[in-house]
Amino acid sequence: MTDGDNVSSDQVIAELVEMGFEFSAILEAIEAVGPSKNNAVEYILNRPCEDGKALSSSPRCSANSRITLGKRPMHSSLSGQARQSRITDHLQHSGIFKERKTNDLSVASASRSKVVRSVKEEEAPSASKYPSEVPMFPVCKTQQPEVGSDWEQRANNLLHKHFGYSSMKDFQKEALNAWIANNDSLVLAATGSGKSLCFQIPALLSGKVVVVISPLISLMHDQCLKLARHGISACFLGSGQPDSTVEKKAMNGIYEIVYVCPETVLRLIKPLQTLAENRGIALFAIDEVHCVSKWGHDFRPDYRRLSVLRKNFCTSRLKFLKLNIPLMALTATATFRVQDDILESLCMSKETKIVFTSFYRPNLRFSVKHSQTSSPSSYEKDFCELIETYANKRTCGKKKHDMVATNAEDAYETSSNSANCSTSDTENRSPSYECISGASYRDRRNHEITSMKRNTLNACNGRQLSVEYLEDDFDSLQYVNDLDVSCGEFFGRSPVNECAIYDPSTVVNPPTKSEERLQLLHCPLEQGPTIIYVPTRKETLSIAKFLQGYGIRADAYNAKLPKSHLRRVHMEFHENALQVVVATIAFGMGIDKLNVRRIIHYGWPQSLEAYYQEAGRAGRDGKLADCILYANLSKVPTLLPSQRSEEQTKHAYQMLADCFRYGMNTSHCRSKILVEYFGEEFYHEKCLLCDICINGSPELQNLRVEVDIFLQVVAAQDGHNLDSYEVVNYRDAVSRSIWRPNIRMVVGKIREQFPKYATSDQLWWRGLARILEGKGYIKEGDDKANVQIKYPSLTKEGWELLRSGMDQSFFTHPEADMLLSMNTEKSYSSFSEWGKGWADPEIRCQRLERRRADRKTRKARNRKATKSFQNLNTVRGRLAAKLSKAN
Ligand SMILES: Nc1ncnc2c1ncn2[C@@H]1O[C@H](COP(=O)(O)OP(=O)(O)OP(=O)(O)O)[C@@H](O)[C@H]1O
Ligand SMILES: [Mg+2]
Repeated sequence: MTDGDNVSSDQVIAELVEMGFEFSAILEAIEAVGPSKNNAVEYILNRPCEDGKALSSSPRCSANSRITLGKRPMHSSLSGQARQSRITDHLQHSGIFKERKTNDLSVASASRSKVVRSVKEEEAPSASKYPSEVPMFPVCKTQQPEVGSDWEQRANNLLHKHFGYSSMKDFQKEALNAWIANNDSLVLAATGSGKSLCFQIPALLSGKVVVVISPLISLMHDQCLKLARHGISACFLGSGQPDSTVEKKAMNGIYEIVYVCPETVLRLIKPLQTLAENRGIALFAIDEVHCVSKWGHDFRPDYRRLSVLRKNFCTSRLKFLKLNIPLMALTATATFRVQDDILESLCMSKETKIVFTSFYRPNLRFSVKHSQTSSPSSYEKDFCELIETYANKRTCGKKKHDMVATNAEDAYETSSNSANCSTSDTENRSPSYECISGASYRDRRNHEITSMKRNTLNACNGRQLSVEYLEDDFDSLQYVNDLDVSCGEFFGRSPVNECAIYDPSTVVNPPTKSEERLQLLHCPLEQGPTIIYVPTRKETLSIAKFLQGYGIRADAYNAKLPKSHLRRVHMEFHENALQVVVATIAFGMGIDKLNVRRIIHYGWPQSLEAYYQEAGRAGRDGKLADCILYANLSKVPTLLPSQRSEEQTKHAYQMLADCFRYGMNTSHCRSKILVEYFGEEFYHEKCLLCDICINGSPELQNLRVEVDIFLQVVAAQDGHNLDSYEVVNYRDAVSRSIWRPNIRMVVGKIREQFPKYATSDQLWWRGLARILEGKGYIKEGDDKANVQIKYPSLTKEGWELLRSGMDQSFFTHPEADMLLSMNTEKSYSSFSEWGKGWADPEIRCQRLERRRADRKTRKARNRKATKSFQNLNTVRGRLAAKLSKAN
């Protein structure tokens, strides 16, 4: 760069920082001589320090000084206002930057602290590009700075100063201990437990840069914004069009924390090596590290390539390093298998410290409810309570707003238009973050609704839906760019005032003792936003629209909506302008909003990892929060389409099956199941809050007779002749090669052979089969993985049970589908009761008649309510609709 009048102060500052001068000295020089690099260099080199030496050779800058723990090198001690970027700033980064330059200089000057230079000039890198007459950027031997015994005290002081918290949590201390010992670490801790601090504090303590690999722009943005509020400078580099200014500054060590998406970090290996050589890299933190594993729920192939970090930042590759730069991997959802995969894939050291704290979230109230989850009529039933909560106790079920979707076609059209509408809406918005008042929000929303409606009418005139859109209705976390910015920088504001915003006293520590947990039982659910997770993009739109129809401030979030819309939803959610966000899995990972009161899953999640991760967005203030799963308990869930290898498919089925079992469970505390799923021992007897703990389990039933019949039939169908029951072995009648007795056939045979069970329900037997499989009496006879056992075959234990005779009882709690079949269809509560009266032809006749009539009415009702909806639920249906429209 040549000096010229049109050169901005910030450019000069950046260049001088790059050359290794201290911030304070640079700023002082620029104040004195103006934004001229040469003059500033001359000024710095010649002007004496307070102690009489030139700044360039002051003890602070001298070769002998070292970066020491606790010494903050950059913009940390900020007084007064600071230049804090927001997304909108970054969009117009250069313009604003220039505009503010002169005015903000003094602010910047006050807000930036010193660059610590720590190395002898003769130690400077020989291949340096910097001119020899200016001090070189310091070379930090990238080993951990000498650790004083008081590091913990200093860390606590920094914690208090920046975040307002009194002390670190135990697991945070452990993670820091591992870092200080230059060990790799794998931090496994519950959602919302404070994992971020484990990698943020090292930046403050060491004066080096912490590089954080994070999967989503929205997540990086949230964290940077928060850090800036706490007086810590940070930036994020996504994978979109890079902003060379921010990237260059990041690689020059301007920011204390640099968030990078995995794709970008692979591109930046060389500049990062230079950064390690100059300012130094304290640590590579890999957040949401479960994305590394194919056996996790959010596999991201680029995460897998992060092994380059170990290979390129170790002593054998970088001669100036004395020790490898440590890796810190963090997640809230990793099973043992995923943990092993992480350690191996990232080439983490054999001495990796596993920092482990409980996954248990004691203030989350888990429950499961049965719902069709597929039509507006189920929305009305299921969201009644939500509507009452948010819409000032309007009566649910009364005539709805004329806006409410009545059929899927409308929902589809509107969804597309909603996206369009949102685009224009957000494009017209002022580029700053304003907090939207209730009234203005309502006005805007009404406007949106009206224009959506208008667009819907217009759209009817020949607008066609693309097949690709129809088939591609599921979100995955394959892509990092979920917002319309690809990078951003955030300079820390003074944390003093911000402590009031993040008042730690409002953050209640999660109760662990049972008396404390019992108190939660009597707490009412406080006000706060809700996130509804749905499997498909289409449902985000239709449910959001449904809720808007009741005057609720709700909006949709899915990866296919315009990014400007997504950014607006993020912002409004954080500013409490939205009451409900209806989202696919694209929303939420790592979101740290304290007061989310409800997480509703509307439809089966694909795994318990995903479920727990998403549910973990609730109640981060430690107060009571609801996590409700609405699922169709009468249907076995299916895998959402995704490209998987055969092995991955098998594993995905296994994960879905675990999730299905969680939903079907009627006898075990839900928190216990979730926590134990991750391999942790649950030390409490129960959580006291979940639906099972509150409502209790259904009565134990002795199903010995039914079990025996079931096993007999399975055995007989499998080719074994047993004569204790009159089971016909009709395997002989069918060719052996194609014969596979499936559960339907088993039930069919039972109905045929045992009059007592002639009208028994598939659902009930399916439940029993699952229980038997869980206890190891039967196993899947098919090679393929299934969510629910399809082709039962007896195990050794099953044979033993069968031979043990009827003396042995078989007590069990009926599971959710069994209860459902008993409650909805018949008045009996167990088979023994149900059997009564069947011998009487009159009663039998009446019952069958009633059952037929019930079925007829139900079918007719369902057909009417969901005719077009169902059509549009299948690709074939949607294509048919499209064709009929075209004709
Ligand atoms: N030592 C502490 N004392 C009190 N509060 C803390 C402490 N450490 C962190 N917190 C607070 O805990 C909250 C959650 O932190 P953070 O976002 O780091 O959670 P997380 O473990 O990363 O969760 P997730 O798995 O969802 O990403 C934040 O609001 C944070 O300020
Ligand atoms: Mg986190």
